[in-house]
Amino acid sequence: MNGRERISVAVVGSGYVGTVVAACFASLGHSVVGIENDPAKLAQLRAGRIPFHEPGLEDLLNSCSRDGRLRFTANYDDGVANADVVFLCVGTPILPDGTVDMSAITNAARSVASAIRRAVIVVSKSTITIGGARLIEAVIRDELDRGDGRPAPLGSAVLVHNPEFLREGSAIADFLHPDRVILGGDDPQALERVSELYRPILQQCFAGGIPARRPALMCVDVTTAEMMKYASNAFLAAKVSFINELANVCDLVGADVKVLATGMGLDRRIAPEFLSAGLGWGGSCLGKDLSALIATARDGGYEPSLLTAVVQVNAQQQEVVLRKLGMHFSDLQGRRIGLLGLTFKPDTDDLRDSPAVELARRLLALGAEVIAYDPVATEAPAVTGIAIVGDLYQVADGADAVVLATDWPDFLRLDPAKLRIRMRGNVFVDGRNVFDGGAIESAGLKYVAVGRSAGPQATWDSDFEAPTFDGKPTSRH
Ligand SMILES: NC(=O)C1=CN([C@@H]2O[C@H](COP(=O)(O)OP(=O)(O)OC[C@H]3O[C@@H](n4cnc5c(N)ncnc54)[C@H](O)[C@@H]3O)[C@@H](O)[C@H]2O)C=CC1
Ligand SMILES: O=C(O)[C@H]1O[C@H](OP(=O)(O)OP(=O)(O)OC[C@H]2O[C@@H](n3ccc(=O)[nH]c3=O)[C@H](O)[C@@H]2O)[C@H](O)[C@@H](O)[C@@H]1O
Repeated sequence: MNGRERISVAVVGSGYVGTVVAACFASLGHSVVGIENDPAKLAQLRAGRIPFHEPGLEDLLNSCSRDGRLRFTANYDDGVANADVVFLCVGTPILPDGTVDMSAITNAARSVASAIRRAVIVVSKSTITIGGARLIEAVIRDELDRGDGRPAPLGSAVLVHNPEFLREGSAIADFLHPDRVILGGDDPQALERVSELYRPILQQCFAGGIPARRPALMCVDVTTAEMMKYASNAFLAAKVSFINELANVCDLVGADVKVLATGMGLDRRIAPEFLSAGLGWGGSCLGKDLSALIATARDGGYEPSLLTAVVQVNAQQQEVVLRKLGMHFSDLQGRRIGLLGLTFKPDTDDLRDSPAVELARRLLALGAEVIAYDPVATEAPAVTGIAIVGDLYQVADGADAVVLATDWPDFLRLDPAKLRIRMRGNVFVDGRNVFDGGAIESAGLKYVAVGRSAGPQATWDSDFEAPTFDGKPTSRH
């Protein structure tokens, strides 16, 4: 590791984040133990297999394991005994009231504390509620103070909050080449020690960005670090909701939102990323983190109207595809709809809060038959009634319409003529605006995109009734 110090790291939780954190720190030369309490996941990791889909991660894990820098255990005493730094990477889902369920992370913190025998830095990497770091710190302190039956001297722990900004599908590159590393805490030595772990990352000059620049390191107070994560995800969601709202206006006036976004993105103050209109944002975090931020604001008596609008616009966006299908079919009862993609975005198997799955739910609630293909998610999600097929073109068999719901690169290579020949109808809805409409239409299909109508469309029908999650119609009048 180029003369740098090898630091002993434990990573609690081997999911989408924890496994990446563990493998990436090991790849930087640190000595890493992953602690995972799900026996099935643990067995897979020990056998060198990743229990989910993340490009490049299995190879990285296996090369680090072969070099003796990475191993996995379920045993906290084994994992924490020699660790200098322990990362908490367990889930922090949302409770029915919109607040954050901190039980998994406080349980994990308690287990870590019970195994501490030396001076350790505990780093919360999970996304936590505002005030969560102080809560975790208190749990650890309580457990260390109890000390029941453990041999003296007991260890000590300092807490640092280090929010993670990686995306699924590009997690390794995002972790190793971040724009910034945020450390929250008030112990300068602990902050310095954790930044030492990141040293190889912070010292590189990533040429992928123009101009090439080093990742920034910001050491801030713990509450600002917690807010940094929520604010970033809320802003990304807002950017997508903003372009989706404009897409709907583009449809009304006959403008092309893709061209619009390109032009807007050329302004460096706006930037081109997260301006792709379509079915809307999903995934395990944007919605959950917005919900937590909204709950936090309301808890203090502030009504965050912009944040709630971001959520509302997104919820409405799945209706847009239903509205577009409604222009071609008087109703969807008995219609056969082929769905391309189920995951919330490409290069992941994650179906959590997937707009594609939500669209399928709504189609089923309207009486349509849904036949879906996804390159990675090959098992039916928790939605009864979706038929999953193993070949892309099979979704077209007898279909009245085909809808692209996830922008997997594989779909860009599809031959529209092969779809058309197998279909009963001829409607192709590009729910992610990835195709050149001309190529689709030349195969005899009717190309329908989001915010790219060639000419003004009918006005927005505010009486449109779309089914909700449970299939009951919602009316917004
Ligand atoms: N998924 C993502 O792309 C990102 C997620 N985050 C945040 O990171 C955190 C983790 O998210 P994911 O990795 O997606 O969750 P996940 O559900 O994929 O992984 C969590 C893992 O922790 C394990 N676990 C739970 N309690 C445990 C315990 N006491 N001891 C040992 N293992 C335990 C679970 O079995 C599971 O394997 C969340 O707070 C999330 O908001 C942050 C940035 C990106
Ligand atoms: O906290 C998290 O979990 C992570 O959440 C997002 O990452 P991720 O959920 O993996 O996916 P994104 O690439 O952000 O996409 C989110 C959703 O927005 C949609 N999207 C994205 C960009 C866009 O222009 N248009 C659009 O509809 C995607 O299809 C997807 O459904 C953030 O980008 C990460 O920085 C953050 O760490």
